[in-house]
This record gives sequence, structure tokens and C-alpha cells, in this order.
Amino acid sequence: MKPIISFQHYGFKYKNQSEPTLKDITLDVYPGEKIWIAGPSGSGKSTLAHCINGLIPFTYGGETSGSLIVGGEEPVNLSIFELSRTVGTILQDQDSQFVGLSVGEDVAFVMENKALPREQMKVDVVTALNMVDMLDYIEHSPYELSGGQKQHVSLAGVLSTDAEVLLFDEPLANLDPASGRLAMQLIDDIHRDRGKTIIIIEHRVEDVLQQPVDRIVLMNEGSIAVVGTPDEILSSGVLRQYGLRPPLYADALEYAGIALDAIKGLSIPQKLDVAGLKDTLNAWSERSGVKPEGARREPLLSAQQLTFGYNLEHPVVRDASLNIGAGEIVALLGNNGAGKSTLSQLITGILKPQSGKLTFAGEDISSWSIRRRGEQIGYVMQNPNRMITQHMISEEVGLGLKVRGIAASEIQERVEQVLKVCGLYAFRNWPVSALSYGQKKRLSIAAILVLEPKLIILDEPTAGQDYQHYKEFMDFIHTLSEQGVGFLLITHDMYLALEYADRAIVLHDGRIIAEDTVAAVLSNQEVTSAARLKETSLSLFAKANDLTSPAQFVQAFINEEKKGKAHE
Ligand SMILES: Nc1ncnc2c1ncn2[C@@H]1O[C@H](COP(=O)(O)OP(=O)(O)OP(=O)(O)O)[C@@H](O)[C@H]1O
Ligand SMILES: Nc1ncnc2c1ncn2[C@@H]1O[C@H](COP(=O)(O)OP(=O)(O)OP(=O)(O)O)[C@@H](O)[C@H]1O
Repeated sequence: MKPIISFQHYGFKYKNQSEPTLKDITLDVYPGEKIWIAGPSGSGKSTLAHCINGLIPFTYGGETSGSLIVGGEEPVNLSIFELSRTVGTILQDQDSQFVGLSVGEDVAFVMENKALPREQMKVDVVTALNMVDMLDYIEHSPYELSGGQKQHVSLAGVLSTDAEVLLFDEPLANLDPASGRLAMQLIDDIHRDRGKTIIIIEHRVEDVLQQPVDRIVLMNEGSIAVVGTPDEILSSGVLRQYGLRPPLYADALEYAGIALDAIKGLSIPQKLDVAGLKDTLNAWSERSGVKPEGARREPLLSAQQLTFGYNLEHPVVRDASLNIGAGEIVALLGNNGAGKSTLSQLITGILKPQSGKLTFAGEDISSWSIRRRGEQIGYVMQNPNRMITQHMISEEVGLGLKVRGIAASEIQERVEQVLKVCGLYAFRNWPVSALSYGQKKRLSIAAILVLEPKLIILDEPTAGQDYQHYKEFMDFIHTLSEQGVGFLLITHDMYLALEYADRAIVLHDGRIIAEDTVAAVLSNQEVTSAARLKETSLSLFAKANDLTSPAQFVQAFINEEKKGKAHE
């Protein structure tokens, strides 16, 4: 069989870079294969994707070496339009992908590549939106959608193209866990039913492995480091080395003193057979799974019965009351469109509640300006491209300090320190445009951290981050919390919540439907299904293997992780 994509000793250097970003890439992808590309942030995954879909060289110029064939042709000999007949893409930054005035038009636009008759197109748009549960939004403007809803619409667009190759750059980043599962399922259905070739770039190991993958390609520093099947890669233990987090149940097995290379079929927690090891696992969870006591905290932010609607008939935040204490990390969980970003904007003052009250350290802040609130409450939005305004990296981080009249020497010192913490120091003299998405995300966080607010709202802080940066960053957040900074973490990553949050607040349809420890919230079936959350692989594994107490097994894992943090 002839490969549909063939890289031979391929290299690429962006025109404004001195070193090549891709080096000596040799990879054949065959029709009907499902490939998962992973690797550290900045390793060149999106660049590789851009070479396949033609954004390189059409949008991003530079020099290539070696050869690349896509669908039997060299991309440079085609127009980007011709190439889009072979390769359909979902980009990392969806905001840049919308062209139509309404959701329906947008999906239709993708289909126009197929030049379908109008009537047929209408039917197809409806079918595609229905598949991703977004039909109700067909007339809405893409700019009125929540982050996850935009992601659903992009998926609908790509799923309905005729392209033979579908390329997904972080398709799960903004999706709630249930939608993430649905997305992986849809991708898999299309892969099997229509024989499409699928290429997925993702950091979320467990989420990708919910469906079978043929090969994993691990990239590092612009080259291909390892290629293998999921089982091969998981049992070889190389994931961490390439910026990926191993599945939690695999870590739990190691904590319990079990060697992974002896275990077969590691990629599916429900099928993994550990019959002979049950006693070891039970003993470990009993020993390590003691539930810790909650600490008492000084109240920082208090919201009482906030209500807000973009239009008056339909409030999207209803009667929401919550407290965040100094030094507390609170996870705000909930389905796409539940109202999480809207609630954050009420807290930061970008939006004004129709009713309700907000106090900060006991003081009513309703009359505070956005600027004054910003000194106490930092807000990092989901999409970094919406936050970044400056051309150079250190200017971006220093801007807030400059506006506040801080002396240049102090600005430089604080900026450098924050850049170090955020793993961006090496790039301090770079233009923002040369950063990868994950790097930009860290930049937008750095620009807030430098202002030293007392409460920080982080919307999907780790989306698009590789594991090493995720861990470094979250450990840093943890340290700040020990110094008294409060955090509201909006996340669809249940593991992030589980490991780092003291407490979870669950929002559904604008209302707070649960407030408890994360482990407790995630084991409450009613809450998880309403808010489209997900049982962790730890409890799936514990149940499938009939361990004595799945809850204790989960707690044992959390305790071990926290112990690990305390040692570092
Ligand atoms: N438009 C650009 N101009 C110049 N250099 C770029 C550009 N985009 C990316 N780069 C360079 O290529 C490197 C790899 O970026 P790329 O987006 O391919 O990484 P990635 O592996 O997809 O990272 P992430 O997981 O953070 O999205 C960056 O560190 C940067 O040096
Ligand atoms: N500017 C706007 N105009 C009108 N409606 C909006 C606007 N922004 C958001 N909405 C609607 O308000 C609801 C809540 O959106 P919000 O962005 O707060 O959700 P979210 O919980 O943050 O979702 P996600 O997890 O997908 O980011 C959604 O139904 C959305 O369509």
C-alpha cells in the first residue's frame, strides 16, 4: 500500500528563526491509519501538522529540506484549497477558524469545499450539528459561544468534510469530559465507518486512549523520538520523558510497588488484569488512603446569589453563592456552556450581575472599577491569543507593572523572575508570535502572576501544556497557595482538580449543584452525569478489578502525589 502522507528526511525552518524547527522527519502514514502525535510543548507537533495541511508554506513561510508527499502530491504544487480536499483540519485556536456570521454558516463554509447542492448542504449542516449536540445554536454567532461550544462546532465542520485525512490539533482542549469522550468516539466512528486517516495531536493520554490508536509518534526537539503501539509505549515507561503524563492507574500501580513492564495491555484500565496483585493493591490503599482533614481559612472572596443573563429571559448564572478562602484552591467544574466563564467575568467585574452581592476580604466590591479589582483578582482567560497585546515577550509580562508606574529596574527584575517560574526565561527576548500555543498560554499566565494578585482565576490553565510544564506550573500554584493566594481553577481536567484542588464547586445550567471535596464530587453519579464530569480511570480500574474500596484507592493515589510534592 502507498502511504497517503510521506515525510522523507524532511526539515523545516521558519523564516524568522535561525534554527530549523523540524529536523530529519521520516514518517509514512498509510490510508486508514489512526496516528497520535505527542511530545513536549514546542517540540514541533503543530508545525508538523501545518506542513501536512499546507499552512506551511502558504501562511507561514520558511525553508524546507527533504521531501513531503500528501495524497500523491507535493503540497507546494497545490493551492491551499486543493490541499483542503485531502486534509481537513481542526486548529488549536478555534477563534481564528470561524469565518461565518452564524454557527450554521460556518459549518456550511467547510462543506462548500465540496460544492454540494444547497438543499443537500442544509441537511448535512443539520446532521453535523446534531452529532455534536449543537443544533440549538445553528443561528447563534460563533462569538456568543463558550469555549467548549466553539470546539464542538469546529468538530462538526471537519466531521462533515470529504477529506481523506482528518487532522486534529488538540481537539479535546476545551471540552468537558463527557464531550471529550463523545468527540473521541465520533472521531473513531468516522475512522472506522468511512476509512479516514486520522492524525490527532493531544497531551491528554487517558482521553485519547479511550479509543484504539494504531501508532503513537513521540516528538522531541523537532525530531521523531519514538514510534510504537500504545501498549509498547506505556509499558516502556518513556511517556514522562516526552512531556506526557502516564495514566493515573499506571502511577498507582507503581506507588503500590508493582513493576509495569510485567503487565500486559496497560492501555485499557478496565481490561488490565492484575488478579494476582489484588492483595498488594488493597494493602497499599488501606495503608496510604487515609482521608485528610480540611484546613480552616480566612475568607477572601464571597459571592452571594449572583444572577446574570446575556439577555433577560435566559439567565446563564442563577443565584450562585460561593466562598474562596485565602490559600485555598477551588476547582470550578461543569459542562460546556454551564456558565463558568460568565461567573468568572462577574467576579472580575467585566460583567455586572443583575442581582447579588460580591465581597472581597469583607469589603463590598460592587462599586470597584475593573482596574481596582484587577489589582486583587487576576483573571487568565481560556484563549491566550485574546489576552496578549504586546509584540515582545518581556513587554507583555511587564505591561501591567508599567501601567501601574513601577520603576523600570523593578519591572525587569519581577518580569525575569516570573518568566523563570513559567519556563519562558529562555525566550525573554523573543517576539510573542514565535511561541507555540502552550508557550503563549504560559505567557498569559505570567502576565497576571507578575502583578501578585491575592486571588487568581485560571481558566483551563493547563490546556495545551505538556506534563512537565503542567507539573512545574501546578506545583508553583500550590506554593503560592501556601503563601495565602486563593485560586479558582476552571478546568475540564478531572485529574488536575483531584490532585490540586482543596474543594470543587460544580456548576450546571448556571446553578451550583454541588460543593465538596473533588473525590466526593466525582463519586456522586447524579452530579457527574448532570455536569458531564467523568469518573477517574483510578476508580474505573479499582472497580473493574474488584478492589475492596475504590474510594480509598483514589485517596491513596492523591495522598502519594501530595507526599511527593512535599518532598520536592
Ligand atoms: N509562526 C512561527 N514563527 C516562528 N517560529 C515558530 C512559529 N510557530 C512556531 N514556531 C517555533 O516552532 C517551535 C515549535 O512550535 P509548535 O507550535 O510546532 O510546537 P508544539 O509541539 O505544537 O507545541 P504546543 O504543544 O505548545 O502547541 C516553537 O517553539 C517556535 O520556536
Ligand atoms: N457574549 C455572549 N452572548 C450571548 N451568549 C453568550 C455569550 N457568551 C456566552 N454565552 C452563552 O452563555 C452560556 C454560558 O457560557 P460560558 O462561556 O459562561 O460557559 P462555560 O461554562 O465557561 O463553558 P466552557 O466550558 O465551554 O468554556 C452558554 O450557553 C453561551 O452560549
